[in-house]
Amino acid sequence: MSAEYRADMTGAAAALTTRQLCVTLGDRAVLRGVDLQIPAGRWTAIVGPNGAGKSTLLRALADMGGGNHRQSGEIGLLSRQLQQWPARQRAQLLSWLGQNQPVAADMAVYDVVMLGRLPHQGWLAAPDAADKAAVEQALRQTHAWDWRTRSVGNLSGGERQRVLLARALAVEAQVLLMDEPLANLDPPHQTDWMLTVRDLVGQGKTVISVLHELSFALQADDLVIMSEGLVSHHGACTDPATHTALEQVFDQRIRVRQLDGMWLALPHIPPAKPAFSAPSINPIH
Ligand SMILES: Nc1ncnc2c1ncn2[C@@H]1O[C@H](COP(=O)(O)OP(=O)(O)OP(=O)(O)O)[C@@H](O)[C@H]1O
Repeated sequence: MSAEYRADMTGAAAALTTRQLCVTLGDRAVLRGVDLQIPAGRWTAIVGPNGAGKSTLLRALADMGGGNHRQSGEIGLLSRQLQQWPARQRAQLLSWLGQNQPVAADMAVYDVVMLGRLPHQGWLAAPDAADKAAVEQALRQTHAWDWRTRSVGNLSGGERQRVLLARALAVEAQVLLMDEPLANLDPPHQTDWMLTVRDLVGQGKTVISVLHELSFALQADDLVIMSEGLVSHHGACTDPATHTALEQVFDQRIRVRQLDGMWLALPHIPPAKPAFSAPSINPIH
């Protein structure tokens, strides 16, 4: 099922909802009326071709529109409209891992991750034991604890991504939004990320991730498939209708197949057309 897929069909309340969400960037209509109900306590992956509007949707859900961003429609976070939450409470509830997030290069890894605790700290208050415990746990979970005194500017792309993931985890938010969280991660750390997400969902948290790695996206509970600024399908990752919609949105250039109990997206190479062959010429006897 696509447009009508609703949070209550999964037996869960909605963590995030949108109604007729439209976003214009400059003079470009990037989201063109997105209606979504994303269930709480589940992992939803957002996929679709380049330029479909996935990051724009995630940024709108995080209320992170930039200067040339115009928006209409409604967004709900848990029990209220997004804008009605007091800023501090919203920052405790909603954590964000963006693409290419700027970080001061000379900041120590530990201090970067401690920034995730700001929504929990009093004005100019020193971090308390709970803040320190959350930071340590997040750094250990992403295997970044050993670099806690290093400057982020000296880290590789994948190491930096793990630090930013740790910052997002340190918030201990109810809802986590992650835009291309696997970027730069090597395969073992990609798998670790997935296990972390499973763990968060096991604790009742909601994870929404934009992913280009379709085989990882298929390990989510639900898939939102976007195309040209709209949701073209929203359904369970195990549903054959979701697999059909995924193959369709990528122009039949992939196939969804099961291996060892996991659904995977594999490149599909159409069979070569028979080469033109000239009619055989009967030898003259
Ligand atoms: N600041 C901007 N001003 C104008 N257009 C923009 C701006 N940022 C993005 N766009 C356009 O909006 C469309 C959607 O962009 P978005 O980044 O949301 O797509 P996406 O689905 O996340 O793509 P990708 O898979 O390539 O990351 C694209 O066509 C892009 O060119």
